Amino acid sequence: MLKQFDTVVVGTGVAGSSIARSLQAAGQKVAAIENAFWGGTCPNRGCDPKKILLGAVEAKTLADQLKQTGLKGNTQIEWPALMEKKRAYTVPFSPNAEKWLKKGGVVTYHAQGQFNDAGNFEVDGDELQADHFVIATGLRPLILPIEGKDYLETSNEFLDMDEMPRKIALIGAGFEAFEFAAIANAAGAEVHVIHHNDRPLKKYDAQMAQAMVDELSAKGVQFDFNVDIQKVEKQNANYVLSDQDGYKLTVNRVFGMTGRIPNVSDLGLEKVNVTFDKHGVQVDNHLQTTNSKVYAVGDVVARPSFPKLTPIATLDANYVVNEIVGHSQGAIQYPVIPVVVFGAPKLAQVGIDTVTADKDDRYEVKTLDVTGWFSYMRINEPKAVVKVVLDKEKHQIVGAQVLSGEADQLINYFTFIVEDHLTMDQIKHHIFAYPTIASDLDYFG
Ligand SMILES: Cc1cc2nc3c(=O)[nH]c(=O)nc-3n(C[C@H](O)[C@H](O)[C@H](O)COP(=O)(O)OP(=O)(O)OC[C@H]3O[C@@H](n4cnc5c(N)ncnc54)[C@H](O)[C@@H]3O)c2cc1C
Ligand SMILES: NC(=O)c1ccc[n+]([C@@H]2O[C@H](COP(=O)([O-])OP(=O)(O)OC[C@H]3O[C@@H](n4cnc5c(N)ncnc54)[C@H](O)[C@@H]3O)[C@@H](O)[C@H]2O)c1
Repeated sequence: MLKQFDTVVVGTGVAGSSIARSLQAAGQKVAAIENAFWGGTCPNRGCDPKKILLGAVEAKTLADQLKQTGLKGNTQIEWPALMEKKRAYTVPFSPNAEKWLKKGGVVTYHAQGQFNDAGNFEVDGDELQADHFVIATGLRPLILPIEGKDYLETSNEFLDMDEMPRKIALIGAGFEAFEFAAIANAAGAEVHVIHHNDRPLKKYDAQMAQAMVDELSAKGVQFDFNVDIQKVEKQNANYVLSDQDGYKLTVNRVFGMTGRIPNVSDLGLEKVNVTFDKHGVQVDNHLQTTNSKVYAVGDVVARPSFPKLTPIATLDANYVVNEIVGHSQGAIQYPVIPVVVFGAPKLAQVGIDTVTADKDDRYEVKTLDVTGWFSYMRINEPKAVVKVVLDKEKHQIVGAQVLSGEADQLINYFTFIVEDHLTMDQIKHHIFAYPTIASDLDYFG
């Protein structure tokens, strides 16, 4: 049946669901289409469940650090109970997210659909005609095209394991591999991180990335670098991984963590002249695709130099709502974007990176080993490092990289400093609660 809407949103992650509800609240007639979990990656199988599992890792890490200096006994992660806590959050999330959309008056379709030659979106036997369409379909795990690829599991399965296996392999050495290695290691598994070259976390400073490797290695994670896995074979209940140079490893489960690819196929985008490539849907600086009726937002947008993060999807969503309702605004602008690897320890970055700074005379990179500072000494943190990029002439911090258990908190202060162009004098003018990581800020300039 032909149905008329003001806007049709495809994909209901952070970006899509917020657009659907906001436009409906602004008086539009909206349809939202989802082919998997309402609410998308972040709350169902991304940031939030990962951070729930990490909560136990953080507590165990701290307890281990303080052993013999005030705490005794071994703290252990009880995986099934931790998983129950995670599921108590994730299982109701998707149905509640759909209810939230419906309650606001959004018409929902739980199905896979696609554009037709008439420029309408066909789904579940209906043909949706609309003034605007929004593609918000996000990314999915990239599966390495190797022999036995069907045995490779992904972050989706990791985040929903009933039991922590005795021995696991994680292929890749990016965000996911470091975060999940920290979780599995703390939960008692033997963890192997296998990477095809010897440069993990390539978007971060090499020394900081090496420090992450050293810290996890000290906890027992094994890094197998320069190993290019070519084959996975099933052997009884186990999996045997091998490369072409004689590497062999037998594990209980193996997870591919080698990046994510955009959900652009099967949407009929070519029928409505919306262009896309391997990075995602191409947009202009108003998030408009090559078809002026169609916008794209969030992770599915082709922005290879951008991190793919929830706050960016949210910013895109707010911007497109204003575009569609006709509030005049200029080209989309992004503030500085903090990025965090939520491992054990954590590694965070914001602003100008150290590689860029090293090549530019205006900047100086100051490396501070802060392990002995009170904030870290009091909790026996084994290693804490802060690198700040300073604009020499303006006496401003223009970038920072932080490695420590507190990096996710400290980086937010640096985000304010960098975004608001604060000078060291302006920072020192503030009084921060003492002793906190904020009260350390005075000493970074
Ligand atoms: C393991 C993991 C951990 C992460 N941790 C963090 C973190 O700590 N911090 C952070 O900022 N970001 C993190 N991210 C990234 C974050 O989850 C994404 O940036 C964010 O979810 C992007 O939102 P989105 O709305 O663009 O896409 P998504 O949330 O991916 O939503 C897209 C939706 O579209 C649906 N869809 C796809 N194809 C179709 C179709 N054909 N028809 C209908 N629906 C479709 C999908 O099912 C999904 O629900 C993490 C990601 C992963 C995988
Ligand atoms: N904390 C966060 O914000 C967070 C956490 C997890 C995921 N994410 C999002 O999810 C995305 C995916 O995470 P990811 O870790 O899968 O991707 P990633 O791009 O961070 O890392 C992929 C890794 O796989 C490696 N790789 C590629 N081909 C390989 C091969 N053949 N063999 C071995 N290694 C190979 C790459 O060199 C890289 O180290 C991230 O880019 C990010 O957008 C964000």
